[in-house]
Amino acid sequence: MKTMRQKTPLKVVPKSAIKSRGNSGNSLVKDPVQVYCRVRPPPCDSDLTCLRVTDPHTVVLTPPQIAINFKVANLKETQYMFKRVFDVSVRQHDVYLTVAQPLVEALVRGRNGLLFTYGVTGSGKTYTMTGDLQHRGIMPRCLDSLFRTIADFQAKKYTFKSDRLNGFDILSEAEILLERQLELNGKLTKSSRKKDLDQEVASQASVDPSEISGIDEDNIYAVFINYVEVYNNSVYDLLEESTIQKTLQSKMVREDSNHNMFVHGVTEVEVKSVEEALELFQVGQKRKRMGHTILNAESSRSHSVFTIRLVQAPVDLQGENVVQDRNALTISQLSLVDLAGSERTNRTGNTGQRLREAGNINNSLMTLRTCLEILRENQQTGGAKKVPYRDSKITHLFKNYFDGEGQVRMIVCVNPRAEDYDETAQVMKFAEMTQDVQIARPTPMKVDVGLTPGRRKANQLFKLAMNEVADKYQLSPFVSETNSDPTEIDLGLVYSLEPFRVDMKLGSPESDELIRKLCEILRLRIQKRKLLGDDFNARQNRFRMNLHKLETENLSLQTNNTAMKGVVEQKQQKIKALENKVELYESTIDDLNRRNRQLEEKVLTLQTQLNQKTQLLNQKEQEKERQRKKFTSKIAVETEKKSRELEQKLMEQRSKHEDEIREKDKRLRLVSEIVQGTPIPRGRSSSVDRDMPKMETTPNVKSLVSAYSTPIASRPGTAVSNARHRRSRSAGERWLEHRAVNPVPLGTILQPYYNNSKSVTKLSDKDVVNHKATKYCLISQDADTEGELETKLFKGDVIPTSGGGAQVVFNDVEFLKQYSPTKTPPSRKRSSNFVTPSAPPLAEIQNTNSKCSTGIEGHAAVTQNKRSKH
Ligand SMILES: Nc1ncnc2c1ncn2[C@@H]1O[C@H](COP(=O)(O)OP(=O)(O)OP(=O)(O)O)[C@@H](O)[C@H]1O
Repeated sequence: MKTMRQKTPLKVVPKSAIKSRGNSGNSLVKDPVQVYCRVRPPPCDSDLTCLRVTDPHTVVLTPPQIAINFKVANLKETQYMFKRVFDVSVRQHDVYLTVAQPLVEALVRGRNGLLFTYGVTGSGKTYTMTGDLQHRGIMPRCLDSLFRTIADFQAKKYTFKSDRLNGFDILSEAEILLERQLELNGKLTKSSRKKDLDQEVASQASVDPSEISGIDEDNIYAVFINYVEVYNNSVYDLLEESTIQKTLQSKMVREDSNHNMFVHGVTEVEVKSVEEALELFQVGQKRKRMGHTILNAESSRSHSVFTIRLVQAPVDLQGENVVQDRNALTISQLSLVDLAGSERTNRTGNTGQRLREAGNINNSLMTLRTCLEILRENQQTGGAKKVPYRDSKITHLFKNYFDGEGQVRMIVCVNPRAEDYDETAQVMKFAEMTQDVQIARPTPMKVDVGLTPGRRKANQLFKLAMNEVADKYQLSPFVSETNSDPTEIDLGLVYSLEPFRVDMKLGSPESDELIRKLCEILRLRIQKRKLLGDDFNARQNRFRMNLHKLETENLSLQTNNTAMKGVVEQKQQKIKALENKVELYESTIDDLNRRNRQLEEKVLTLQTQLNQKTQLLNQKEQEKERQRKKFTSKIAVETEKKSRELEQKLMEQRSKHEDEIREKDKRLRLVSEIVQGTPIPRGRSSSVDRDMPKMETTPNVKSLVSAYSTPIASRPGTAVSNARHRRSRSAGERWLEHRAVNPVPLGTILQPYYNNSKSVTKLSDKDVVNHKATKYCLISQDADTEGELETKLFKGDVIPTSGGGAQVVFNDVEFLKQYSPTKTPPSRKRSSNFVTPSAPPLAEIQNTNSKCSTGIEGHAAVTQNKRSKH
């Protein structure tokens, strides 16, 4: 008789009670981000360096002379402290042991981890993370340690399957078979590429042995990997089969129900060994290069994210099969990120596509920096500033590490050569700041299924013992007759009618006694048989009742199940609809972000253009103004020159004309004397004579010149002796002052003074005649050639004419001028703010004479007005 296999009394603790991920992390204990610094050897021995390691926690950065701000900013030596500094002598294995092994241990214990390398281009990030054939990096070592540790507890068959929503399904045997068939039908063609990679992977796989502690032996483990790259702010799946032929398809970053970020629809491949994992990594690497060729960029200028996901499921009571419950799974992940190198674009001399790429890389690194700065600020000040994770895909992917729970570690890679100083200083500042960011300490994620710990080991021991027993007792009465398998032992309650041991020999003297004993035994047997029959019937009845109960329960469960299935289906449809919506919104957000970026760039370009145009316009305006001034002054000078020339010509013609008239008059007089015998007296009223007195009384140019030149030429500097400078105070003088409407106030100490005067701005004949003025003074104000104010006083005598009018005969000009003492006076020896005018040049005297020698007679209003403007 074979006993029924006991079902495990599954007791799954609700997930929400066990997993306190997501934003609940705020109240938990927090640890700072651990930052390590690795210094690579200088590329050439002759390279100047700017960095030295002073102890295992400190580096000192010394500004070299080639630093950008070396001279201006007075740069000083700076010391940076980190959790640990690895100098050039530290081996890859030691870096792995210190930084990454604790993360693998945490992974096995169900905790998430993130490790990223950060630094300037060529500082050794890829070397540290991946390494080369001789010096394996962190990633192959993590895989190696993990597989060494879980080797004995790995799922031997496909039991888990990624559900593409950041979770896993546990597949039944039938489903596994179906999967296998699909695989055989050629849906998965891994083997075709295997040969090419075998050699490469074989060498990658052999690393220093290193096992980790913390394994739970009551679990079955499965390892999945996914590998993506973030390039131009888009996420590309490097393990997707279709990637080979098609152009790369960008993937969405989404958040699952536990607030973990994941790449939606990413290919997750279950790997059974380090070799398999590395093979896939190499495939990804090749696709990455291919992708870049498609996008016309050869260098690996992207962020690589290699994620190891570990799924753990508890074993059942027998220690062999997985507990078939999704909620009993523990899923943890370790992301190994090789960030693209930060660089100063003007140093690399990149242009076009490369420059844009560098811009993108720097943008995403800048976003990472901004996120960490705001996070730190929020933590230190208790603020709630929005952390812009969504601004870049790489920070969006890291969101749940910084916001939720998980260990975050960073390795800052540094190239010590002097040329990198400026970028290295930036990297160091960022790294130092990152150490202040606190991350919630992950709580253990162990799922309690209510089973006794150590059952797997106990089961193995039990089996071993049974095998030994089976070997020893080949024909053991304990071995079931119906079962050929010696290990299948009936451990149930044995009801037996004891062995019939009586030795019966009839006809002997003890026969009676024997028969009596036999009767007794038979009676007991009958009794026992009855007892067993009753017991059997009772058990049968109990069993029947139980069966009936079970069937009833089963029926109600089936009904419930059908109802639940309907509900689940509805919910799944709802979820699907919501997911579609989310996808739509996310693509819209991405679109809007892209458009926003484009518009911002356009605005910037337009702004620059506008500024340039405004500058050009201003320059043109200034040039125009300069030209205008230049031409105005030129015109003024030219006009002045021309008018003087014209007046000069007029004067010459007039004097010529007068000479001719005088000659004619002389001849006429001679002719008349000859004809009449009497001389014609001078001053007769002929048209010629009428003009003559005016001409004769007006001092001609020569007399004026002699009046000016004689005293100055003979006795320079003795102008006081000149009769013209004697100001007559005789009572009979009446002055008529003729000045502009709004004269510029004279700042001179010496002011024109008239004893008995009348001031007019517009001269009329009445002013001259009725006022009985004897003296006339015309005040003219003008700018001299150096821009100084020059006041000229043209003075003359008012002489009544025979026609009843009056004429002004100009006979004196006074100048009033001021000069700045700091300015060299123009060819004057006397330095004073009062300059005595010397004799004006001949041209000016003639000019003035021509202006002034016109008498005020005949009441020519136009002439008077013109004169008043002088
Ligand atoms: N610690 C080290 N010891 C010896 N060689 C190193 C070390 N670090 C880096 N190198 C060498 O320096 C070169 C550049 O390193 P690597 O490619 O890792 O730089 P990177 O920071 O990843 O650059 P990028 O940002 O451009 O990808 C490689 O040839 C690598 O072998």
